[in-house]
Amino acid sequence: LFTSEKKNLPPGPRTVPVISNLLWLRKSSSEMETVLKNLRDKYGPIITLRIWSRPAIFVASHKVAHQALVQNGAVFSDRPKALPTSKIINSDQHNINSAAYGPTWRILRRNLTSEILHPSRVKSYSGARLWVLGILINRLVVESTSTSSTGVRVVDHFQYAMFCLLVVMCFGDRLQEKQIKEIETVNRQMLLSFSRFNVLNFWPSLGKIVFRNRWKELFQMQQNLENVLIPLIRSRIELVKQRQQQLDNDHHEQVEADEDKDVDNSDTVAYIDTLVDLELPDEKRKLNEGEIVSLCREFLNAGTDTTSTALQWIMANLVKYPAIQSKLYHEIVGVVGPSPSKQLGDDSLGLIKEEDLQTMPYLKAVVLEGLRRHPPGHFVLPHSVTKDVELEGYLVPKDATVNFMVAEMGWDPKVWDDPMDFKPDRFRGEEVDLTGSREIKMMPFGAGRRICPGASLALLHLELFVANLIWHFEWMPATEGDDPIDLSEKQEFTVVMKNPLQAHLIPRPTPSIALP
Ligand code: HEM
Repeated sequence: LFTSEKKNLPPGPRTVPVISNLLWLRKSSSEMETVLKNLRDKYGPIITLRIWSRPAIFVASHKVAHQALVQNGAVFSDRPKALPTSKIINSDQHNINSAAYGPTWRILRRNLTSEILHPSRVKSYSGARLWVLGILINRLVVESTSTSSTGVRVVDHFQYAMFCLLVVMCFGDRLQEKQIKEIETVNRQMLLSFSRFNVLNFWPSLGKIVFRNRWKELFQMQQNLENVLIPLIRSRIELVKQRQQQLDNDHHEQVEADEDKDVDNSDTVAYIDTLVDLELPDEKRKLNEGEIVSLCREFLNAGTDTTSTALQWIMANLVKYPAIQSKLYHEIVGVVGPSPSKQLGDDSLGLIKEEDLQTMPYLKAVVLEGLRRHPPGHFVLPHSVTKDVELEGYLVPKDATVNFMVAEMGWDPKVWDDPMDFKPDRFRGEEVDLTGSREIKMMPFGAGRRICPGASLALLHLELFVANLIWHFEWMPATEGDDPIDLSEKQEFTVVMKNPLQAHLIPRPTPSIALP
């Protein structure tokens, strides 16, 4: 069986099971990527590696990705069986990204897309977006004056802003900064140390003894997260219950009057509200608290680091290429006029609104180019197939993981001219189908049935933030020299800037800018 299976699998290097596992374990993701690039040059666009006991298939070709994910989507949309550590943090595959392709996944995903990410619901969070943007711009104004010699390290501000936004959508109320920081800390702790727990998947039974301290650490982190999130979940459920009771008691007028006063917009639906009554079709039961925690954690993680990483890469390129920044600024000013002069801590600073973004095609091109050149995830999450299937004449067995090389596709010189250059103009006048349903040219959000359900929200956040950041400040490098912006990469939860962007922010309008 082994030889016939091996014959039919996509090609790859010969490996000795235990030793190769140990070798892979020592490799960082970026080293893995370099290995894969070399293997692709040697073996072609579909490669098999043996990692753990499963074959890991890697697809580097747009055409083959389209065949698998779109044309054969019903077969290629499954997820691999969870490894022991992910079983713990994903509540045994009870969240969207880890659930097997089936009724549980369908109901969880449909709940997110129709209850939270539907355009009309997304619109209901527009007040929260402006609130967060206002905080961000004010902080940058303050920091740009206090750090005038070193420049502002912006990534932490971006991360915090995105996190606040997702927290509001998840928990409803605008929590105190202290609470938000607390959630962020326990969550980030887990995100950043997760790769350390990989070793626990290696020898699940023996490892329980050998690595007992690390297992303890994993359980402790999960416990810390639950300790912070469960009280928030319970108090939100209680609040919604009380509101419902108020309505049932026929106090409509009073409630409406209260809502008018409610500057927090706390009547908007939160992600938690939609999870409480959701029924799992297979198990015929509601979600338990652990599963709700896992879904909230997924929501916060999926939307925070991905978007703030992309934002940082885009801003870094706008600092690196002042001509592109200036062109974008002129487009923005052409639509909304110059930004008002600011005072420190000014509460009434103007902000570009979502409606204004519709007439900014260059802004959209800048964001797309950012996602093509610097996709936050260089691979989509691992897929698997629902049954043994053939792809390009090779066998893809049910126990294999199937991985798609997102970054490689966006950098393919056969599809993109000068792929490593940052040239937003390549998107002018060209309709790019980010869903990949017709053809795949780039797939920063994946493609097919498992495509990122948050793609439209992410694009909205990126456009809104980039437009406001460029409208309010002129962005300059913090250090001098021929090439002051270093675009080296580092793998964290996403692929981030190895040397985070440090920039001088000069509040606009600057008298030197000539408007068109
Ligand atoms: C720039 C920002 C973002 C990028 C680049 C991104 C990218 C991705 C990618 C590559 C996948 C995996 C697709 C696959 O496995 O085939 C994914 C899945 C997912 N994303 Fe995003 N994402 C972003 C923002 C968001 C946001 C804002 C949300 C929600 C609020 C979100 C929620 C999810 C979820 C729930 C999944 C799992 C989907 C499934 O397995 O069915 N993402 N995303």
